[in-house]
Amino acid sequence: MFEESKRLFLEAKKYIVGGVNSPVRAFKSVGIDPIFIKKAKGAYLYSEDSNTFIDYVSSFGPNILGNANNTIINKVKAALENGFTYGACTKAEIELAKRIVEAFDSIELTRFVNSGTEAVMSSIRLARGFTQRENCLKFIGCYHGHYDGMLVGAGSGAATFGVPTSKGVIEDIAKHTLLCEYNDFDAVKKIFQDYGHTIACVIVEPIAANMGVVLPKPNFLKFLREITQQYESLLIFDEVITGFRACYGGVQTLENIKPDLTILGKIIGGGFPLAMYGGNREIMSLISPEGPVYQAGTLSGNPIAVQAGIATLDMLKNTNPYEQLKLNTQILVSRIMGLARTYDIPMSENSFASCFTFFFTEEKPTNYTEVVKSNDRLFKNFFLGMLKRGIYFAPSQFEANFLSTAHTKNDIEYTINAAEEIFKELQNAKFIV
Ligand SMILES: Cc1ncc(COP(=O)(O)O)c(C=O)c1O
Ligand SMILES: N[C@H](C=O)CCC(=O)O
Repeated sequence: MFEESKRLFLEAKKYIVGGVNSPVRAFKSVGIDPIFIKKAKGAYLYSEDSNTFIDYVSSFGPNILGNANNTIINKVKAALENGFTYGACTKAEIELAKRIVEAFDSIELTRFVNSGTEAVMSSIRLARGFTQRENCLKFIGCYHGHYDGMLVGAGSGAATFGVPTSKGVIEDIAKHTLLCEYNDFDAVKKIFQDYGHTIACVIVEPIAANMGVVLPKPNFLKFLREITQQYESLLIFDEVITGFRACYGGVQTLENIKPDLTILGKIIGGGFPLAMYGGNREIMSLISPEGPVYQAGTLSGNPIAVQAGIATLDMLKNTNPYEQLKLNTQILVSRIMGLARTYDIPMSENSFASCFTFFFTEEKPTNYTEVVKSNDRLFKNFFLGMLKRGIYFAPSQFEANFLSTAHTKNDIEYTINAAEEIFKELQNAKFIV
């Protein structure tokens, strides 16, 4: 079924380290070679082996409108005719920035960069410049890209491959990242009591989605807002995954919390490399050329990515697909959970808007320590069973899956039926892998 992908992987490994350009793609934690994709449209991926998959990875989040959305294609095609990059200002950058400022109460000024990693790195530098403090508090299992200081206790691929704290991050940097378990009010209080006057910022995924989806406990985000204000530290919401995911805004919009800085990525680039950090005028004005905190980028605000972003945000605003996406996700998740109970599979789930993760634990995980209790043999069986049936879920327990507006009732029904077949197999054979 995957012969051509296997061949391509061998070829790729000759020229690209590990055969991949981002580690999770290697499928290592599910014990098979990766699938090579040649084309994507709507809810589907088409592989080099001529297999079709229902796509629940969604490029790890950007494709909320499905793959290769026609409106985005047309906007991008038109933009291409005018040149790809100028290293100069464009009218379209203003249009995208305006849309973001209008959607987020906490953002008065924006700065566009190319990736979430860059946006995180720059916003932490900004927080340090603003507060004149050195330490940053992050949560174990949250992932904020591969900036050195954030590869400490990191989720996503770093957790998948068992290196939550990366080699090569020197102690002098790692020591400025303070760690707490997600949802642990007491640990955060204690760290602020001990180090509060040194903490430049707290960075958090307001819905964690890089240890699989993990939801904040009631009032956890509000508590972070209050304690950071009390100690005059900045609060950074990393909404790279959650931005424009559940509403035309972020988790901060739903929870009515104003972080000091916000990071957006994925959806705002419509599938092209674009991310942003933003906040109020006082803090953002410290960025060069207004202020002394430096940050720059050859391709920042790239005109093609900006057009894709504008097209995506306009479609989200005009069609308001959020209720339907949430409903579809609830149908998918709750029916699969019902079947898991019927077939006695120890399983739980966490979901938020259109993203979800199944865990192979009886209890819903609320932090990283609980996530790692998920049974990886069951995860692997579930993943491989789905893949065999033409369903492409995230190839790691530490990732979220995503529904898009392109997924149909039939896709969802097909996925539910596939889950039932897998559960039957698991019940009869117990563990296959
Ligand atoms: C919450 C979060 N922050 C930051 C990043 C880093 O973004 P990028 O991969 O664009 O560098 C990611 C994803 O990779 C993410 O999920
Ligand atoms: N979980 C990561 C971002 O959200 C996945 C992207 C990657 O590592 O390839």
